[in-house]
Parts: sequence; structure tokens; C-alpha cells
Amino acid sequence: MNLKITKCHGSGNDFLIIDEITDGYQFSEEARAELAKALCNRESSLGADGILYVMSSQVADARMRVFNADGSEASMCGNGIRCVARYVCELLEVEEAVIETMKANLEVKNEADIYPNIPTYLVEISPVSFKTKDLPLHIESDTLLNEKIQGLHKDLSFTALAVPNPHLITLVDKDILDSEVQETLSKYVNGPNEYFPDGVNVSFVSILEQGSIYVRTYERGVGFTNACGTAMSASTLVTILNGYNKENSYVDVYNNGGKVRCYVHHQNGQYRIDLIGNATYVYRAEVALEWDTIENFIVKNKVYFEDEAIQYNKLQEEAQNYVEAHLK
Ligand SMILES: N[C@@H](CCC[C@H](N)C(=O)O)C(=O)O
Repeated sequence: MNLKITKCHGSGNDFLIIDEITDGYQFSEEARAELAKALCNRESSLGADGILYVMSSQVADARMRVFNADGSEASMCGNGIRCVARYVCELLEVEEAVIETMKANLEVKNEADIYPNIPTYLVEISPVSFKTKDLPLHIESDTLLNEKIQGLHKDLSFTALAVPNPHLITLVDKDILDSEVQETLSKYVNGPNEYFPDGVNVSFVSILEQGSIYVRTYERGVGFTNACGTAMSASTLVTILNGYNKENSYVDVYNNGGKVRCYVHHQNGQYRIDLIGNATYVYRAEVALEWDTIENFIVKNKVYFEDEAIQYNKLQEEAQNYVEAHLK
């Protein structure tokens, strides 16, 4: 078959968008997972952190399904939904839309550019739950709020939350970031282990100054990525709960792929986070493939969005310089 794809990134967390609405593809569940494993392979001529399937919806303007590079399906993707937001808003010629995801219908909208000439979208991150059963996390208590788990690390305190995909977050300084701790811990909780039967996204967070933080995430189903949107949203909330930032104000969240902005709303005992950042197109292409030998796919007619890359590189360079100057 001949498959049309759009490579897009949010904070350098990159995805292949496959539009099942316009292009009329009918995939089996197995085929969606197989495509993710083959096309996201970084050794291949494509490579990505995941695939975003854009589908029609009975209850919203469009539906998004997210498959990680290992073929597992995620309930949500914060950087990915910004890419889908742009794709759907341009397709439907609207400024805002509602996107159906696995666990919630989420509002998205075109927003003032976070940096000159960088298409920017605000996406709703919700629902938020601190219940261990919602991750799931197997420990005796119903929540894990800034507490130690001896089986994970003797000194670090963790918070676990679902937004609604699962996140494990700890606040650290530069010495810990520079060590092997995050990789070792993340591989453990994403392999056979007694705590997280479905794995978990693991973020190490550093406070840069009031109103700005740095987040590095080891993603379930992928490994270290440049950034993880749901992790940056969840991490912002954790820094607020720890008294470093405030509700109802913007927090700049730096990552290895650039920078986003988060805003935490707290109403009627519920949290909802606005995640605001780039949705940058990298290229459009066609992929010729045979299902029996899917790993031998051929990429044709790649057309790059060069201007978008040039502009995004400027944001990324500024963000990197800021992090280097402030990380302690
Ligand atoms: N990169 C994403 C999250 C993708 C899913 C995640 N790996 C999971 O399995 O939960 C984001 O930007 O939120």
C-alpha cells in the first residue's frame, strides 16, 4: 500500500501523523501497532517517538489515537495532541476544536505564537488523578505524594499521577540529573516489576527559578525523548504542590527539545492543565509498504518544511542556553 504521512514535532518529541479521515485507511488493531514498530524505528529512513492516528469521531471534531514506538497504545500524548490540534484545525479551517482521546474529549485551540512565527497550540490536559489505582501503581496507600519508595531509590521522593497517562515524578538537582539514576530506575519500572504493571513515564525535574522548571522524561514505550507534554504538565503541577510555583499563573517548562508553557487551573477540587507550545511540521512523505515485509518500506516524495525548522532551531538554542545558565 501507499501511505501518506506528516512528520510533526512538539518540543522535539516527534510523531508521524496518519490521517484516516482524509485518506480513508482501514487498519486492524494489529496493523496500527505494526506500523508504529516499523515506521518509528530510528534505524529506518523515518523514525519517530510514536504514531498519531487521526480518525473521525462521533462525539468530537476528530479522534486521536497514540501508539508508542514499541507498538503499545497510550491513553494520551500532550506534545502529540498539539500536532493533531494543528492538523485538524487546518483541515477543518477552524481556530479551535475538540479532540476525542482514549479517556476524555479535550479542547484545543490555536494560540498566540510562543516564539515568533512558530505555530502554537493550547491543549487541555485532563483528567488528573492522584489515585494509585488510576496509573496503576501497586503500593499499600491510595496515593503517592512526595514520598519515598525504598524499592525505587533510598533518598528520592516521588509523586505519582495520571493525566490520564501514568507519570512518576521526582524533584532533583543537577548532580542527580548528571548521574545514571533516572535511566536505571526508568528501565526497572518499565520492565517486569512489582510496582507498575503497565510501566510508567518517569520525569526528573529541576527548579530553574520561580516560574521556570526543567523536565527530562524517560517515556514508557519509547525511552528518553526530547520532551513529553503530559510529563511537563504533570511536573508543573507537582512543583506547585511542593510550593515552588503557583496555580493560576504561567510556568515556563524547559526540556531538551525546547520549551513550553503550562497553566494549572484548580476548580471544584479538580485540576486541569493548559499545555501551550509549538506544533511544527518537519516533512510530508509517502511510504510504500508490503504488510508481510513491513520493515522494508520505502519512503518517497519527502517534502521538508525548511522555514519551520529554521525558526524552531532559534527557539531551541535560546532554551538550551537558558537551561545551561540556570541548572544547579
Ligand atoms: N510523549 C507523550 C506521551 C506519549 C505516551 C507515553 N509514552 C505513554 O505511554 O504514556 C506526551 O507528549 O505526552
